[in-house]
Amino acid sequence: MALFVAENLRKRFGARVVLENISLSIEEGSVHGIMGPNGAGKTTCFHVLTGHHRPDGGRITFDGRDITGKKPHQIARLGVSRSFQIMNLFDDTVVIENVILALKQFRRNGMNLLRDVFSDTKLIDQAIDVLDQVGLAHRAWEKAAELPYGERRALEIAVALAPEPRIVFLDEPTSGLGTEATRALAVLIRKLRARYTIVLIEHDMRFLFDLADRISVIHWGQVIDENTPDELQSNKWVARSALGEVA
Ligand SMILES: Nc1ncnc2c1ncn2[C@@H]1O[C@H](COP(=O)(O)OP(=O)(O)OP(=O)(O)O)[C@@H](O)[C@H]1O
Repeated sequence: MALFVAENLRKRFGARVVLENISLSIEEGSVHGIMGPNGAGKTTCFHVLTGHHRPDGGRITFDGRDITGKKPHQIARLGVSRSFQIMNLFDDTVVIENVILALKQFRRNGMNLLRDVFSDTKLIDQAIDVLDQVGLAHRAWEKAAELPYGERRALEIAVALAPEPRIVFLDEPTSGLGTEATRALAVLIRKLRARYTIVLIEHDMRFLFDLADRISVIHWGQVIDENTPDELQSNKWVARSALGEVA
């Protein structure tokens, strides 16, 4: 069953039409990839789907509920989480504090940032559990700034998982990662797919084609193809856009 559906989304900035007509249907429990050349509108699409930009037209439903035009925090509260292309971590704090601040229970308690974040052992246990999901429990008490880059990416995913979402949008998670860290991230996403629905924007074709159940190809603000990785291999636009020839 489709958990998250976008129908005929449109978004323009002034005279510039960035999303011309985007429709997506994301099945519960799947890994859904979004690919396309630079400037195709992928990140704008994520911004619209998660409430950071209001669409000029179209409709978005999550679990059968219309969320079009809702604010990011309202959408997040329903169980939609996301990471950003530029990492959004609190570097001055320890790893676990980044996760505690994003926990559903911590936020429900009123988000008083002056309150001692570490006063509730239940929250600490919950945060350790989330860190364990991404293989970072052993780093819990280290400074976030001191983690190697690949583990910072994993921490960012932990922050996205902390609010107990049903669906997680990840914007270019392999960005800046070397071969080893990319491989580790693929292992992590394979593990997480048992528990979450995952939507990925990716430029790394091998990574995306290995992980995704289905992929939507965005170009000129439209979905020009949507299929399984195997079927997509034969699409000449996909091959050319992967090479950046139609950017
Ligand atoms: N707030 C904005 N105001 C004006 N133009 C914008 C805004 N946000 C994005 N754009 C433009 O929309 C187009 C699509 O940008 P977007 O970041 O969505 O592409 P993308 O497919 O994610 O690209 P990349 O792969 O390089 O990250 C670009 O031309 C960009 O300059």
